[in-house]
Amino acid sequence: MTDSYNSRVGDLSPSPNGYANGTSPSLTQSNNAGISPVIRKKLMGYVGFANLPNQVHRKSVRKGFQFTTMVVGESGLGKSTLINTLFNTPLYPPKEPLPPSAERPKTVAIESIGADIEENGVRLHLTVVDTPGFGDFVNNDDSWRPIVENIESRFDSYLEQENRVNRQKIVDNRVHACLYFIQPTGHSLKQLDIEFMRRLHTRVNLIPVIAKADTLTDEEIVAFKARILADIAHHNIHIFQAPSYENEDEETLAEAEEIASKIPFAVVGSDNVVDTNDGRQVRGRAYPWGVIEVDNEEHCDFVKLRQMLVRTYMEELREYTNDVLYENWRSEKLLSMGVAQDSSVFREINPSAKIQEERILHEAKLSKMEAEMKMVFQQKVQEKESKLKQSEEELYARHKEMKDALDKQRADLEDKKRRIESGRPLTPEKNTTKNRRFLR
Ligand SMILES: Nc1nc2c(ncn2[C@@H]2O[C@H](COP(=O)(O)OP(=O)(O)OP(=O)(O)O)[C@@H](O)[C@H]2O)c(=O)[nH]1
Repeated sequence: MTDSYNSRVGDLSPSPNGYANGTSPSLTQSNNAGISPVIRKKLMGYVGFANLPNQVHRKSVRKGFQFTTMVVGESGLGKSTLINTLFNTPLYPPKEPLPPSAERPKTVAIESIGADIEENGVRLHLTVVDTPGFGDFVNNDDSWRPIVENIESRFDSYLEQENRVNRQKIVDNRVHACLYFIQPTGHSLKQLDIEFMRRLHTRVNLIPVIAKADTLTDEEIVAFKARILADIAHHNIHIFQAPSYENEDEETLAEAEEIASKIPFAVVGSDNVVDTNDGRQVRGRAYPWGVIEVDNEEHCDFVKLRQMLVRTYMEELREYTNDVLYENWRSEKLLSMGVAQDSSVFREINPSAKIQEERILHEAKLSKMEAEMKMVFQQKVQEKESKLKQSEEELYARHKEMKDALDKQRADLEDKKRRIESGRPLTPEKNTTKNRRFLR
């Protein structure tokens, strides 16, 4: 596909003098068998479509972006603090401690907070979906269920908007990423973590994070990460991976590898600014023995997490949600409703094979018609033959009947003749006037 596309379009990138790949304009023809020749042209001057990426950029900036992230994890793992730290804005107001008498909810709730944030003129409508209550009950078996239902209802709402007559203003409320907070136990994943990820990985981009990583030593973090990754692999859980493309420059590839090597991200969150021993002011957590800096890559993986979620792969997260997760859910839903996809509609068609296929079908149709006509003809002939045979038999029977009658008549006459010749009188009753006249 790429080869034929390239051979048809040619290299149209403008050279510094304005011409594409050369100094003079010329026409060449590609002559691929089966494909009509396409004229390859070299530009005679600057046309301007090299500016297309800038047009897209301007349009996107004007429209702004929508991004929805979900945070899931047991209570007190630092979810709100991390979101505030990630987007550098107090999205979550400071929490009031619950009075001891207050009744705690008995199910997982779903709450969302929306905010419009702007950076260098780019507007982002950010929605954070929180799941208070997750993992906080004595029995957490079904903690994942309301979360899956919420994610699917967002897919439903998107599908409903896509099916509207007017699709000008589609609001994308789908969850583009889910930060799953793992308790910093240092052991391995808990059953609750595995169950949640197993249920959710086909519906949302999972990004596992080790919460409050400052409570573990560097060695503990390395060992804990290895055990988490082993568990994830063992249960065939798909977590979001930074994609890498062909022909990508070394720097981008190295960045993707670096990010991938940090998963699950061991993070520390803080929206407080603290003073370091060397007199700097940083976002971090101050301890008697020193300061943990949130934005220092030597202290935690917060920077790499932000790179994956916001700086480098936000668009990839949105794209994967739309092209893979939503698309799979949509097909499953339509199939369950009995709507089947006719795959032949999308089959690539070779015109000569198509003509050949049609000719074979046409010939088969013709020979079928011929056979049918033959059959009808034979049937008619048979009917005619049996009719003829029947009338022949009837004629024969009538002929026989008449012949018998004539024979009988002749025998009678001969008998009478003999009687007359022998002088024997005819029987009295037969000696009628008629007979007498006959004898005279
Ligand atoms: N040591 C440590 N404490 C943290 C960290 N992040 C947050 N905290 C503290 O943990 C406590 C709970 O943080 P929250 O951000 O409210 O946690 P949450 O998960 O949103 O809690 P819920 O709203 O109850 O689900 C607060 O006292 C935070 O200051 C961290 O990275 N390390």
